[in-house]
Amino acid sequence: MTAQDQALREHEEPAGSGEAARAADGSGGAGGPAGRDGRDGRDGEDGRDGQGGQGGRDPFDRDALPAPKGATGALLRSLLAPRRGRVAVAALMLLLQQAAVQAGPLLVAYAIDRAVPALRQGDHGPVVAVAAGYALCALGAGLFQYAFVAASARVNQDVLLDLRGRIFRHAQALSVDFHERYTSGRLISRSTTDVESLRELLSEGLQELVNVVLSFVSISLILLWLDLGIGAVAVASFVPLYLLVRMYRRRASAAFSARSTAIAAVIVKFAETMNGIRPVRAFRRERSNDEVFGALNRRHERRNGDAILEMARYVVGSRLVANTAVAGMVLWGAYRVADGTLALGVLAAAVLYMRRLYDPIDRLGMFLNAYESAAASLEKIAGLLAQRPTVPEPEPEAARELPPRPSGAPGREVVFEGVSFAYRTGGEVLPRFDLTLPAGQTVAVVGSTGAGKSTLAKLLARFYDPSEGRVLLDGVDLRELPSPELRRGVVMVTQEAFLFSGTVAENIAIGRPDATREEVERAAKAIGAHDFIAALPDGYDTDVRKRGGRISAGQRQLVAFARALLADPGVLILDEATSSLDIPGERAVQHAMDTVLHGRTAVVIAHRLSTVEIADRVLVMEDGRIVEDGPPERLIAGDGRFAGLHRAWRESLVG
Ligand SMILES: Nc1ncnc2c1ncn2[C@@H]1O[C@H](COP(=O)(O)OP(=O)(O)OP(=O)(O)O)[C@@H](O)[C@H]1O
Repeated sequence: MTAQDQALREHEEPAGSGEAARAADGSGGAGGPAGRDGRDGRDGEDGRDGQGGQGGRDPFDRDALPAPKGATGALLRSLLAPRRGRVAVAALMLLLQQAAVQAGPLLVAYAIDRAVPALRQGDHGPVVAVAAGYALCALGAGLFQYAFVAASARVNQDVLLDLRGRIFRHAQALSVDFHERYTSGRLISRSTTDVESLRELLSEGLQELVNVVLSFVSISLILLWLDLGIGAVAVASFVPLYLLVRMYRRRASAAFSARSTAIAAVIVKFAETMNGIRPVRAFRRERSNDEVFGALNRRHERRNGDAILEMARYVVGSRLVANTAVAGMVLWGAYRVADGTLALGVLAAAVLYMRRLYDPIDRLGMFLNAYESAAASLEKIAGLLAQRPTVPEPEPEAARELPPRPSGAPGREVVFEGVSFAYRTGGEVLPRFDLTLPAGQTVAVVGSTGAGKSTLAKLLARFYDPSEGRVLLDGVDLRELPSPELRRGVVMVTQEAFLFSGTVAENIAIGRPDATREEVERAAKAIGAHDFIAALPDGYDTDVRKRGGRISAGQRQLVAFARALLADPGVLILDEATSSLDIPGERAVQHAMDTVLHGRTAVVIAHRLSTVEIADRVLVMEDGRIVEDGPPERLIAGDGRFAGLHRAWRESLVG
């Protein structure tokens, strides 16, 4: 098997294929028959089987998360219900528009059968009336169409705004645990391309469907009223048409599903390559990536061709049915006109109506695609909205506040009481343990990679709740603290030292949004960040994204420390950066760290020797257990793991 074949196989069913497919389809091919991925029998339905991840596969492996039965419909209703009035106005406008449009052929019939004979008698009245009526209907149809578009566009925009807002708020409220498994790519896909496929349905597809349905009902009734026999021919032609639509849906479903998988593979490869552009360059993967991407692209082209062919077959089929029906009607009608049992005008009107009836049938196929796509998207969104935070806010009656911290008191006491922890997707990472960190202590946590240091820190920051036991802050269970109270109590500064879009000052003020500019600057000065910030083009008002390149990794850390200093939490957790800074940079960061750790309880996941030396206490972790615990000097003097680690560190420094 060639590398290319291998890659194609690997991309056959990529994780999150549906979302990627939607991402591409959202850009809109004709009719926008976006990916039916959620409903192709693997994604959507299997997802439900895996509910809760018990006994089956992890539901997060699928693009569509399990949603309770009826959740999709309930979501749509909840979106439309507040806009009931405008939905009704839009529906009324559409009905009136249809009435104005459908009146045309009736007027033609009247003109042929009544107005022309009257004209021959010298009576101009009926012809003038028909002409005026026709003009009025045309004008009315235009006006009602305009009113419908205006009313429905507002409903659509509001619905989409509402839905996107709900997705954002909900996702933001979900726990870290959820985000680690769902990935940001899927979330982006939900709030952009899935919302977009609903927009396509609401703004174009639905109007098309209503037009088709109204046309069918009204034209059938008019034809039956004009002439029972002719009407019956028209109604009979619906049967082959119905069979055709059914067959098309089945075949198109398979074609679009294959197409969505193919485009998903293209997008997944694209995103993967661009996200990993550095290793791609470093390992010279460009050429092999080109080959794989080219092969995936060609496969998508073929699948796209298949889908277009299906659509073409449907269009040809529906026109064949329509023309056969019209031909039959004309033939039979002509004999009856000759017999004198049918008026010529009625036959002309019937033919006009039939043409009008079959015109939108081509577009019905497109509606069906848009519908399937939007249904799949809504199902995925409903699945997302059905997720509940695994780290919930306390009920208002159970919520507690932290006891007041006397000014000058050094931080807060932390107690892990009978705590054990397992990630949802894995086995036990931290076996049951007890640990007390007295207020004001600086604790360095060291250990080999994967030992559980970050996990311990994340439990303290309540990114997760322990599987067993409690984490107490000054005697209060973290689960009883509402978010704002918890964030005042515990702050975690992670390695990445993430900066949000906005100015440097705003980034520091995230620590305490009500801080004044003086307080922000004071924090920056205390940390030793003031000089470099003042040297930026706009000082504290420099936009970190626009000039992001100017802010180095070390400087980003200083900003993150200033943010933490401003927040002034009782407990600070620091995941120290492993990246080696240059010596002056390292010193600056070291100084900043001393400042930010001072006067509070601090837990530092230590990678640097200098950090360990300023700690009051060192915890050495191994396989999720604390294997050594004591002041650094004592541990260094001993002959345990830490003493060994320390020796190795020292030697590496000398080297
Ligand atoms: N989100 C997660 N889901 C499942 N397992 C996880 C998750 N995060 C970490 N683990 C597992 O938990 C164990 C401890 O990981 P942790 O990140 O706490 O180690 P660490 O000591 O901080 O390592 P490092 O120094 O490399 O950051 C590892 O075996 C890891 O594979």
